Amino acid sequence: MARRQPPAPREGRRPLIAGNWKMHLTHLEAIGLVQKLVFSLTEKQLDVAEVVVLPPFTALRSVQTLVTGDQLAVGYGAQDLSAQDSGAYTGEVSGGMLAALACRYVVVGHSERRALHAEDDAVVAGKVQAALRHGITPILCVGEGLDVRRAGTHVPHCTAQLDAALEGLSAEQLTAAGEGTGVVVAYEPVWAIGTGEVATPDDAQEVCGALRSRLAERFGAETAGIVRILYGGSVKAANTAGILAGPDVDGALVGGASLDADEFAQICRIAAEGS
Ligand SMILES: O=C[C@H](O)COP(=O)(O)O
Repeated sequence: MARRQPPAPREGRRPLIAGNWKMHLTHLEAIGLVQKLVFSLTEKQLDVAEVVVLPPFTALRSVQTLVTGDQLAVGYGAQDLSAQDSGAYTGEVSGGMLAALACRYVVVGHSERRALHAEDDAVVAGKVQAALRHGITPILCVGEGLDVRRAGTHVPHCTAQLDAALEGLSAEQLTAAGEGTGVVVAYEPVWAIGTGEVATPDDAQEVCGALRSRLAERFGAETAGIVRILYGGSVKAANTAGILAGPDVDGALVGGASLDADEFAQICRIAAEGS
């Protein structure tokens, strides 16, 4: 499938829909899902919206073989990486290993990693830098828990996570690594992940807008205008149009709904066509 130059919506930011499969699907099931997804979408839809799948490590080689062999117009990446490049780190996977599989993206700082694997801001920052060292675009997740949301401090909470994760980076690193944008940011309110409780479009826009403003303060308006900011948390076809209507919401990081090819394809269609 030929790739054309993407159009320039939202000040040049191409919509990105990334499906985080979490710990689901074998490598064989992964192939079936990617095939069904791609053949449910038109070439034009796949040009307008960037569609990415994020399978478990064990399915990456199979997805790579399928995508490159059939020249499918979807990207793929991993759900985590080590902050280290090699060594005695049992169970870890390095950025170099992911780069060898031509991964374009890697999720960093997902709330499930922060909560279940005690990843603090320093670890997350190390992983962002490891991804960039290997030419892989980190999808940096930030987001508040229910207690923070109820206290009304979600904006400073998320901007502080952003600041910590991007510590020491230059504006060029945010926009120039790998293919396309250097860093993607994903706002994922923890209370909306896997709960069916989606943030309202205004909730999503409020925090995505604040994150972009913070990027502008730290790295300049031009850089902030290039970085894509996604929303994640119970995104489904039924709520996609509303969520993506926010001017600072450039796409979605989709969990559960990305495991259903028809549902995920519909989310991608809405991102590509706006309805
Ligand atoms: O990475 C994806 C998010 O955790 C959202 O998951 P969800 O769509 O199942 O709520």
